[in-house]
Amino acid sequence: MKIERLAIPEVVLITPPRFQDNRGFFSETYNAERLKEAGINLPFVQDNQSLSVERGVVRGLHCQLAPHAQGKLVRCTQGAIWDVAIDARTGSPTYGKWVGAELSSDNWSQLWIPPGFLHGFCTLTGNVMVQYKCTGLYNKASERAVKWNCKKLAIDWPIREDEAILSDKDAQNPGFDAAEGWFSYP
Ligand SMILES: Cc1cn([C@H]2C[C@H](O)[C@@H](COP(=O)(O)OP(=O)(O)O[C@H]3O[C@@H](C)C(=O)[C@@H](O)[C@H]3O)O2)c(=O)[nH]c1=O
Repeated sequence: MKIERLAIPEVVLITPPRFQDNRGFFSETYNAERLKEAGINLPFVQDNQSLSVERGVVRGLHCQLAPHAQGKLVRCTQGAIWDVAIDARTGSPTYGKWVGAELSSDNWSQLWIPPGFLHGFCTLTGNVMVQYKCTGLYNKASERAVKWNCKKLAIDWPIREDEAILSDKDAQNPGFDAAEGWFSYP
């Protein structure tokens, strides 16, 4: 299992091996012991899956406040996404900074996004299946979101703004200034 820390070192890119044979492949997509060795030691309590039909679908930037904050282990099992994590922990040396990675059914990589980060992705192909494990349960009242293309964050999205397909809810999201105080840096 390949473990890479990104420019924000709490965000980890994980690539499990795939064992190919004449039938196809086999892969351990989650192994608690290997993740623990990489410093990811929170119990997962919910698995999510979304289908995005078109290229250019943007979901995010989302989080849940404590005590319902969620760490997320994200992978793409069909098609490809550009996945982004934004540090929203007030007082963090990397507050307001983002890191991104392409996740696809081809590269088989997963992104670990710790609690205290905003998360979002855009689809790079049609018919995209995203699956992720969460360390907290869904709690509607604790949901918060930031505008995907907030100028203050300057996220380098691989799609044009006029290509983005958003939910009605995400089209109303505020800028990153709204996130001040949502999380604190330990
Ligand atoms: C997130 C979520 C949504 N829902 C419901 C609420 C709503 O009716 C429907 C669609 O919800 P949303 O529009 O929020 O789905 P979506 O925009 O895909 O939200 C997701 O985006 C990515 C980027 C994340 O990081 C996730 O944590 C989650 O926020 O599903 C649940 O029942 N459980 C959940 O955990």
